[in-house]
Amino acid sequence: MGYLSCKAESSVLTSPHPPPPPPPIKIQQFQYTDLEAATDGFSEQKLLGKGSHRSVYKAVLRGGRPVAVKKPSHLSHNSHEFDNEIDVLSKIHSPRLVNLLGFTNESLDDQHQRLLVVEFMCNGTLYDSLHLNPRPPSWGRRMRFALQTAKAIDTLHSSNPPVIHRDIKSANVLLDKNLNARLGDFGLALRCHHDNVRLRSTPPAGTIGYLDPGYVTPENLCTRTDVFSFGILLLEIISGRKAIDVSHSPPSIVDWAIPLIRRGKLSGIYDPRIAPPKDASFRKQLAVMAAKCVRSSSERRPSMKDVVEGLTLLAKSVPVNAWNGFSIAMTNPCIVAEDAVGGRPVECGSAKLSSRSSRRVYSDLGVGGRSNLMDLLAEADGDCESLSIQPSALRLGRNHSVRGNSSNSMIRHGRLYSKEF
Ligand SMILES: Nc1ncnc2c1ncn2[C@@H]1O[C@H](COP(=O)(O)OP(=O)(O)OP(=O)(O)O)[C@@H](O)[C@H]1O
Repeated sequence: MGYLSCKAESSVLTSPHPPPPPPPIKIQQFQYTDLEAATDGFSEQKLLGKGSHRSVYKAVLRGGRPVAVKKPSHLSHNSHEFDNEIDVLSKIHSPRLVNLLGFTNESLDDQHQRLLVVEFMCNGTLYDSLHLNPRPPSWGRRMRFALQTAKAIDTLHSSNPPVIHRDIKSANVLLDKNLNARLGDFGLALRCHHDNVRLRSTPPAGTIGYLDPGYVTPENLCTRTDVFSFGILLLEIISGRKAIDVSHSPPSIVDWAIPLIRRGKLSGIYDPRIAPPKDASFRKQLAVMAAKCVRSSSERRPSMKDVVEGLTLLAKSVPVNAWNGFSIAMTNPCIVAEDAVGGRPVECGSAKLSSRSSRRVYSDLGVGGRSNLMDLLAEADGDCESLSIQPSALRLGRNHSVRGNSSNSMIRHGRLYSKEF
């Protein structure tokens, strides 16, 4: 299936009543010197992370909005990826993506200074969560990460023209302040005009371990190329194993997991660090979904829409409060505030949860009316209304009442206390 089939795959292109055009996306042109100042001259203290091509810094804009500023590691490098990211992201905006806010494009001292400004994601990457976090995420959380990432890819594939990301991997899935998974890094993404000359002349690219083995010439590229990479990501989420891990034999996650799934030895692929999902049919369906995504024939892989549908059904059977803790990305001083007493960092954001869900969290944690705030913040994501935890209370480390209908609750030293529990 070549890239030309992207046209047929998108019902948007053939619909007799195309949807109304979305409102124009506002992309700002920044001054290089403003961003230089906002990142303290691209200082190490503001560094959020480094990729193979660029460094990413935290900056706070004049209105107080935190953003991530992407700076190429070498001035001459990457201008193609820079233009490409602007080209793709200036036409798509979605709560499932790390959206583009603006860029710089000016010459200073005879050098072309290029920076990208994107939404700031304060909870690190899915890679960190799965492989570096000492408390790995629960099945409820993993299902949400998988489903949200699948929805992000489906958003790209359903846009007009379809966009193929080409670099789906856990390091490119970032977690926002509500611990929602957002897809980022569009340097390799391609917009799929069927007559696009660039598409036909762009050599295959991606990350080893995630790359579709059938994608060997530009003609092989199709939306199912991303589905393969998503299948690897799903195996990673299921097993907690990296896409390629040379300390294992075989090192490739596909070569290891697929024979086990074929032989029905499913318990062998579920992450040994946490108890496997209780429901055997759930375990099977999730593993089979991953196996379908990594089929060698791209035609036999499901579409991203099929994957979203399948995962949505499966996710309903795993309660999100099947939670076993979450404390990722807590080492970066750009991201956290200090808990005044224990010295333990807590997220510097706010969360809302209903008193019902708070009670549930508490009984799950079973810690006698007291819990770590981070667990509550993570648990609260998505299903909450009435109780608001004030981040200023955390920063100051003072006793603060929690507002809302849980008036008996309060935060002390970064911990939440409540008589209701
Ligand atoms: N929006 C963001 N908010 C917070 N941190 C970010 C953001 N974007 C990137 N980072 C951090 O910076 C790191 C490098 O970013 P990015 O993946 O964009 O660089 P890259 O050079 O394109 O990477 P690659 O090696 O995949 O080509 C990420 O792993 C992440 O830790």
